[in-house]
Parts: sequence; C-alpha cells; structure tokens
Amino acid sequence: MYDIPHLDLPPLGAAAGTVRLPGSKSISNRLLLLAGLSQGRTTLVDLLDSDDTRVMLAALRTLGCTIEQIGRLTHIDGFAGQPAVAEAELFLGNAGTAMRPLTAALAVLSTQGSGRRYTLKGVPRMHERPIGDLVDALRGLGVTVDCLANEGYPPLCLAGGTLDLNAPVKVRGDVSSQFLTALLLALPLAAERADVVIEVVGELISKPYIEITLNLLERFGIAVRRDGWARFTIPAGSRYVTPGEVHVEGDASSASYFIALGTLAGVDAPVRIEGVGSASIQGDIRFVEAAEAMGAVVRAEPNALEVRRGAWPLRAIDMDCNAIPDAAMTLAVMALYADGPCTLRNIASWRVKETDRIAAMAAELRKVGAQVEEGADFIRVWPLDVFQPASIHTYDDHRMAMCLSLAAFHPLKGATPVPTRILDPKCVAKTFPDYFETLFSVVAAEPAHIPVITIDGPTASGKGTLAAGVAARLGYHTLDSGSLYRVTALAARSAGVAPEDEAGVVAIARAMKLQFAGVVVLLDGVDVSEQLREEQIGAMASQVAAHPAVRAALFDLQCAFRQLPGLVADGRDMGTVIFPVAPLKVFLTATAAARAERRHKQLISKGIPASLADLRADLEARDARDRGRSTAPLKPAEDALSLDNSLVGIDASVQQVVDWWEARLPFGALAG
Ligand SMILES: O=C(O)C1=C[C@@H](OP(=O)(O)O)[C@@H](O)[C@H](O)C1
Ligand SMILES: C=C(OP(=O)(O)O)C(=O)O
Repeated sequence: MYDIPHLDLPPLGAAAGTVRLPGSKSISNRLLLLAGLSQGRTTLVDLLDSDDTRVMLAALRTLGCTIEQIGRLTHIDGFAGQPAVAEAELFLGNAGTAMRPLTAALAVLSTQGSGRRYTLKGVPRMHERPIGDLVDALRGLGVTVDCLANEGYPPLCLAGGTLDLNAPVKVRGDVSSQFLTALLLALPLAAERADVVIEVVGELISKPYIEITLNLLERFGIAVRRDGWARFTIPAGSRYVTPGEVHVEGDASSASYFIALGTLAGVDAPVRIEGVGSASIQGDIRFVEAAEAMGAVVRAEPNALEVRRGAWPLRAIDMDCNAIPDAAMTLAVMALYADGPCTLRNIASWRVKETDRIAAMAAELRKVGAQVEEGADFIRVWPLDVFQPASIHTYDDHRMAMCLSLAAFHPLKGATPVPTRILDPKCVAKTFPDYFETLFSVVAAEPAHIPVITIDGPTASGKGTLAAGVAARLGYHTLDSGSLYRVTALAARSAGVAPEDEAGVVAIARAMKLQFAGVVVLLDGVDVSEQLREEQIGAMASQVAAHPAVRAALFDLQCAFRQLPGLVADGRDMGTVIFPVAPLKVFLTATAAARAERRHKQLISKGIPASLADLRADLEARDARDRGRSTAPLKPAEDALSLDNSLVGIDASVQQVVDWWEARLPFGALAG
C-alpha cells in the first residue's frame, strides 16, 4: 500500500498480464456476520483483508467470536446469538456493510437479554451516511434505538425493547439496499417460532446486492421466500447453520478497474483477471456488459475474465446504472475515451456513499480537462483529447482513487502526455489495499515517461540514505548502483576471479542471478546484503567499477530499474551515464572529514574498531580513483543540482530534493 501523501502516475500506455483480485467486500462482510451468528466453526477461504473487513472482524471479536487467521484461511467460532458482552462500543470505520447489518443484528440481540446496550460508531463520514430508514424499521419492531448525534445517522445506541413481529416489518430501500440486507441477515435471530415478513416500501435500489444476501443466507440454512422485490419471508424455525468452509470469490467491483484497463489498453494482449467470472454471484459482474457496449472484447470463464480492446475510440453509452452503483463509477472515467458524451443515469445513491460521488467525480474529471454535466441522479461526461496534469482529490473514497487512476491512461494522440497526481492514495485500503501495486504490475509506460531522480556523489556521502528517503516520500523504486558493483566484486571473489581480470569480471557480471527485495540483495538465491557492506568488498567494487567493459555489462541491468511509478537511482554515474536525461539530478557532497566521521561512528556502533585518520585517508584515495578513472569518472552532471550535506540532517536533505522535484512537476498551481 502507498502510505504517502500523493502518488504521481506517469502517463500510462498499454496493459497486459494477469491480476488476481482481492476477495469481495460484500461477500466477506456478510459471511463474517453469518459465521459470527452461527454456532460452531466456519472457515472462510480468501477473505478480503482490508479496512472494511478489519472493522467487522474486530467487532465480532468484541462480541465473543474466536477468530484465527492462517494464510488464506480465516476460522471463526461463532457466538451463536449469545454475545459475550452485554455492553460494547464498536467502531466500524466507513464500512456500510458492517454498520448497517450489525445495527440490525445488535438491535435484535439487545432485546434478547437484559441490560444489553450496544453503541455503533464510525469515521466522521459514516456519521453523515443515512441510516434513518433502518432505524425506523427497527423502532417499528419495538427496539429502542437512540441516534446519539443527529436523528437518522450514526452513532447509534441499541438498547433493548420488546420485539413485536406480528405485523410485517416495513423498510424503505430507495436510499440504500443495505437496510433490507441488514434485516434479512438479522431477523432469522427472531424467527424461531413464527415466520418473519419484511415488506419493502417504495422503490428498492441496488437490487443485485439483495441477491448476494439471499444466496449467502441460503448457504447458512436460511431459505427466504420472496415475492419479487416487495416481500420477503423468513420461515419459522430458521436457524443459522454453518456450511463449514466457504470460499470468497474475487471482488467484482474491484474487477471493474481492470476490465476498464483491458478495454482501454489491452491492445496487443488481454488483461486477465482471476478470481471472478461468469459464475459470480455479484451484480457488479454485469459491468462486463457495459464495457462490451463500449467496445471491450471479453472472454469469460467461470472464475476469470480476459479483456482486450475492441473499438477505439470507445463507443459512447447512455445507461441506467442503478443495479451497479459501485462499478458504474468506472464508466464515468472510461467516458473520457469515448466517441461522444456518455450518460450514467439513476445513480442518486452515489451522493450518500463514501463521499458525494456525483459531485466528486464531476469536480475531478473537470480537473483533467473534461466537460461534465451533473444532475441530482445522473452524470454526463464528454470525451477528452488533451489531458491536463491534475492533482486529484480522493475524498477518502477508495473508488475515486481507483477510478481516477485510469485517467492517467493517455493514448498518444499528438498531445504531450502528462502525469496525474492521486492525493491520499492509501484510501484504497477500504477494499483494495494493493490496488496501485496491482495496477503497476499490468500497465506499461514509455520508459522516457517514467521519472528518474539521480543522486550521485562520493563514497560515504549518504547517497543511499538520501535516495531511500526520497523514494519513500514519492513511492518510487530505488537503484543502489553501488551495490551492483559490490555484488559483482563479491561474485568475482567467490569465483576466485581477480578484480584486475576485466574479461573474467565481465563474465561474472553477465552470469549473476540477482534479486532485490527492498534492502535485501540475493545473489544466486542467497542473501548477501551483509557481505556487501564489508570494507574489502567496497574496495574491490571500486576496482571492478573502473573497467569500462564491466560498466557496460551492468548498463542494461541498471536501466531495467526504471519502472512504474518512478525511480531514485544513486551511484557515481547515474546522472552522467546511465540516466543522462533524468529530469532531476542531484550531486551530493560532504567534506572528507564529515564522511570519515560518519563511517567511523557506523563502524564503532557495530563494535568494529576503526581509526578516523585511516578512514579519511582511505576515502580520499577512493575519491581520487573514482574521479580519475577514464570511464564514467565521478563528476557532477552539467545540469545537476549540488547538495552539501556536511551540516544538514537527513530529513532536511530529503525535503530539499523533494522540493526541487516538486518544482519540476506541472502540478504547482493545481495542487492541493
Ligand atoms: O450490500 C452491499 O454489499 C452493498 C450495497 C451497495 O450499497 P447501496 O445499497 O447503498 O447502494 C453498494 O454500493 C455497497 O458498496 C455494497
Ligand atoms: C459504497 C461503498 O461502500 P459501503 O459498503 O461502505 O457502502 C463502496 O464500497 O463503494
């Protein structure tokens, strides 16, 4: 997950490859609650691990479930309708699928034992999301429900009462289908002796989510009888019976971003999406039909999809999106690439979700340059030729972040491709914490569009620490090119090849099997990170690095580090030889005295005896060798900015480089 203030997406090009989706949020939270209400153990396979499921898991633990997570399995020992605590305060974040169903379940349970009181609260936005229709239904049943701040909104206190189920329970479903889902999931708790009837008053929105609810209830032994969408009967004697093990299919709403990507950018090869397909029980799988209407070519398997581009530009659509409220947001961004304006209708519920999604979508699409019209329950988006570099607000809404990332896709139409900034990218944690990593695994960008910041400088100047700090702030990859020379030296030493033997070292460099995982370097599968820090290896690295043929052998390897979303490369010749067109080059210096002192402190702290004078003499000798060598000598690139960190701490140095970088990006006036 990118836990940084913003993530800059370079202009994206073709997409191809395979993604595996995280589990469905809607299925995960329903199954968790059903497992909690059942007796005995339920094992969920591939449960979604995200903010929304974490709050549900924490709530169930508080109520008395024992939950054990091992690899892909989550074992839940249910509390079988007997909560371990009579009073609890539960925090449910911004998870509608936790807040609404738990409200109904705890309302019923609060009436079934004396002195039971449960308080449910969430993040500030959750306290703005309506729940009044569910509160009305529960009060109609005889439950004491107190809205603790504003009438009709969480936080809520469920404080007992006497259930009266003689008349049908009436609930409105035109603001959210989750109120009906909540009652359907909870009322089997009260259907021991007589049928419980639920009647929907007025129109019901987001209907396919009710199908998910009924399907999962059935798996837990509750066969709801239904009369269309108007009347649902939970038969007398209903009791939750765990099915034992249940597999959670991939999230169909999360699939929409990759279906869109295949539709837009799956030109030479498809995007393959694993975890959800034609056998899905989720209504959002019908997003596939919308994508096909816009031109996608889709091959569906029961549990996978392969999507590629069919028509280009995409075909404009005018669609009623009531059945797919979440995935429909993705269509609003696909509309940028259509052959005319696209209209998404019947989406009033967008206004009461994680944010006012109609307003947010309109505002952010306008920032990238699009013409947008919005109404109470529709949005119309016109296609766009020239994209503006935009700093996208995400409103703590995972779907705004994921949808708008698709606006970084820039078909090359002559206009200069621009980057797109996604503010607060970690908001995707609600349902898809690794969304951006997954995106980068299937999307390509022109290497020239992938930013590189180079940091060159003499030995022990703190390049590595600075590069790591800058990369962490920007979410970029790092290349510690020094470590490539060190590992070459180490491999040569292990093979008994002398550092002077240029041809021998080249052969070693070409044959090395390297893997990098953060700061860990694996040579032929063995972690050699510690050995690379040895002083002797450092000295040998400087010797092997002086051979032109060795440097040439490592050239392509270093270039291959230029990957999405960007790279911070440190070394001696990053700005001069390897990435001569890098948009920001830094030359880092520090006096020999300052560097010797740092190295001395490092060694002493590790219990390695060292002499300050010797270290300084050694550093000066190495500087002279690095500067004097004929191939790629250590010198600042002509366009490098110089940073002397003798007296400046690491945080200030990182900030300086980030400030220089910001000044080169086109977001300035638009940011914030
Ligand atoms: O029941 C569910 O799992 C959901 C129902 C939908 O909400 P509404 O019924 O409020 O539209 C959907 O937007 C939400 O993400 C999940
Ligand atoms: C509306 C959404 O979430 P919630 O389950 O919180 O309603 C969503 O995920 O788009």
